Order: sequence, then C-alpha cells, then structure tokens
Amino acid sequence: RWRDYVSRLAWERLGIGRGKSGHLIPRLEDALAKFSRRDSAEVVQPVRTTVALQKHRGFLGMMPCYMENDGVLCTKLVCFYNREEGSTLPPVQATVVLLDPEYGNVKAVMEGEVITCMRTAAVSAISAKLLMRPGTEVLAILGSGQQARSHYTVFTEIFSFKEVRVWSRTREGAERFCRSVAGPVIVCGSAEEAVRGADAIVTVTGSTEPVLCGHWVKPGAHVAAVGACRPDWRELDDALMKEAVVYADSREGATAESGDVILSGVEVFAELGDVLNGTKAAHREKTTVFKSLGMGVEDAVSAKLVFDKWNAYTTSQL
Ligand SMILES: NC(=O)C1=CN([C@@H]2O[C@H](COP(=O)(O)OP(=O)(O)OC[C@H]3O[C@@H](n4cnc5c(N)ncnc54)[C@H](O)[C@@H]3O)[C@@H](O)[C@H]2O)C=CC1
Ligand SMILES: O=C(O)C1=NCCCC1
Repeated sequence: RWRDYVSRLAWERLGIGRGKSGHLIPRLEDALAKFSRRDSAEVVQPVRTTVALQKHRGFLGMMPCYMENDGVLCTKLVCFYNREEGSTLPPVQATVVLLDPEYGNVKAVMEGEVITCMRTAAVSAISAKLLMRPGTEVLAILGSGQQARSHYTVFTEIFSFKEVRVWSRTREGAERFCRSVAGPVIVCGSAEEAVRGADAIVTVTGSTEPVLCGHWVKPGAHVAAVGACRPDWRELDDALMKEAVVYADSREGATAESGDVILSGVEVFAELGDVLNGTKAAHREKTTVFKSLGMGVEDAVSAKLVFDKWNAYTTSQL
C-alpha cells in the first residue's frame, strides 16, 4: 500500500531502522526496564482499554502512556481484526498521538502501523537476546503477514541464523513472504515441519486456536508469541505453556488479555523488564516463551524517537 510505502521510506530515511535496528532497541530496553520498576514518575501505563467491534470481528484498543521524568505523553489508537482468509483489508490500523504533558496540546499525529510493526519485532528480539541459548542456528516463523516481515528483518539483522523457515496457512502466503524479504527462507508445508529442531520460534498469526504444539518444540528453544492478544484466542497449546518458563512484557497485560496465559492457567514468571533490571533470572537453559501483548510505553518511546529524528531532519534542511 502507498501509505505503508511512504511510512517505511520515512522510517528508513530517518535512520531509525538502519543497522542492528538502529536506535530503537536500546530505547525499548530502557522503557521495558522502567515499566517493570513500577515507579509512577517513570511510567504510568494502564492495561489497554478494548472496545469490541463485533459486527466487524475487530477491536479498538486505547493505549495511553505517561513518562513524567522523560516528559513524554502519548496514546495509540489501534484497531485490530480477525480477518477471513483471503481478505484484502488491513489486519491492524493504528494512529499514535504525541502530546505536550504541560499544556496538553498535540505535538504530532503519526501513522502507527510501522511503529507497531517495528517496536513489536524489536521487543521480540530483546526477548531473544535475553532468553535464547547461545549458538542458535535455526529460526522458524509461523505466519507470513506484516509482523512476520518485521520480525524477519529485525531478527536476521541482530542474530546470525544459518537457516530461516516459514510456515503459513497457505503456500501462496509463505511464498509471497519469501519474495518480500531480503534473504533466503525455506517454505515449510506444516507448522510442525517448520519448528522441529528450531532454536527460536516466532508466532505471528491471526489464529484463535493453537498453531504451535509443545511436543514439536526442541527443549531449550525460545518462543516469541506475538499473536493471540485476546483472552479467548490461542497460538500455543497447554503442553508448551506448561513446559516453558513464561515471560511477558506486562504481567497485568498478560493476565488480562492473553488466552495462552489465562486458559492454560500458567503463571507469568517475569516481565522482560525484570530480567533487564536484574531482579528475575533469564532461564536460557530452559524452554522459554515470551508472551507479547504490546504496550503503550513501547509506542511512546518509538514515537518520541521518530519525532526527535524528524525535528533534527527538518532543522537540517533549513
Ligand atoms: N503483541 C503485539 O504487540 C502485537 C500483536 N499483533 C498480533 O500479531 C498477529 C499478526 O499480526 P499481523 O502480522 O499484523 O497480521 P497479518 O494479517 O498481516 O498476518 C497474520 C498471519 O496469520 C495468518 N493466520 C491468520 N489466521 C490464521 C489461522 N487461523 N491459522 C494460522 N495462521 C493464520 C495469516 O495467514 C497471516 O499469515 C495478529 O494476531 C495481531 O493481532 C499485532 C501487532 C502488535
Ligand atoms: O500492541 C499493539 O499495538 C497491539 N497489540 C495486540 C493486537 C494488535 C495491536
């Protein structure tokens, strides 16, 4: 889409995504660590408020965040849908609004899909940095949409996989994905074939039922589970949830919104921020699941980065 193309170009032109995910990953690590300290001068971020758009099989999520010490006030409005196979409508549409916390005026209104794709992939990469075993060789991606593409980009930029595999519910989807990314990918005929022996697995599907079974997963593998962000949606089965040490971006978010956490009845062991703060262990030696729900603070620091880069760029053109 034209809008997607322009945003991506702007993102690259501003140098945010260039090389080792540019400046985004350190800012997100800092934000995750601040969030987990639960200091209201650092981050105030309620659990996402969600309104069901029943007629359209979708949801509106509202994601405000205030970072008093950093002077950042932001909210994202995101609509996400459980689309029919073959639908050409966008699965996620988002707008990010950056405000001045002192006066309340709007500083910028930003297209939020690229921010959502890049920050989600970057946070999954942080989970892999913290929880993946050293010497990993094989990455498997389940799903072939926009999150699959952003995860491919960030993961192959940061880690040196010998093999990347993709599975999608249609072969055409997987083949389209291969044509859209910059490196080699092996198309697999089933999710099981894709994940058998994989060291890292990313689940980025719109599925509401498990697509990944525990008994396929190599012991010690790391799973970044990005889809299934509703309390009755699943991507991972109970066997995997019970076998793994489960991490999340937000404990409150995971226990309110994640079907994989709620319906399997497992405990979230730690937030990524706890590991970054050194208050909880990174169990690299075990099978680990990072359950990603997405947080307003991730959008806030990403939007601030875009805004600052944009200001610097426009000033340099004067
Ligand atoms: N954790 C987070 O922060 C975020 C999570 N998401 C979620 O990530 C998931 C992927 O998002 P996008 O890539 O933007 O969507 P997309 O529509 O571009 O891609 C979805 C992929 O899932 C596949 N899929 C859909 N239903 C399926 C099923 N029943 N079984 C197997 N595969 C199925 C599709 O064929 C497609 O390959 C969605 O669930 C979305 O809500 C999106 C943004 C942020
Ligand atoms: O954090 C986000 O942004 C989203 N999370 C779950 C569903 C789609 C958007």
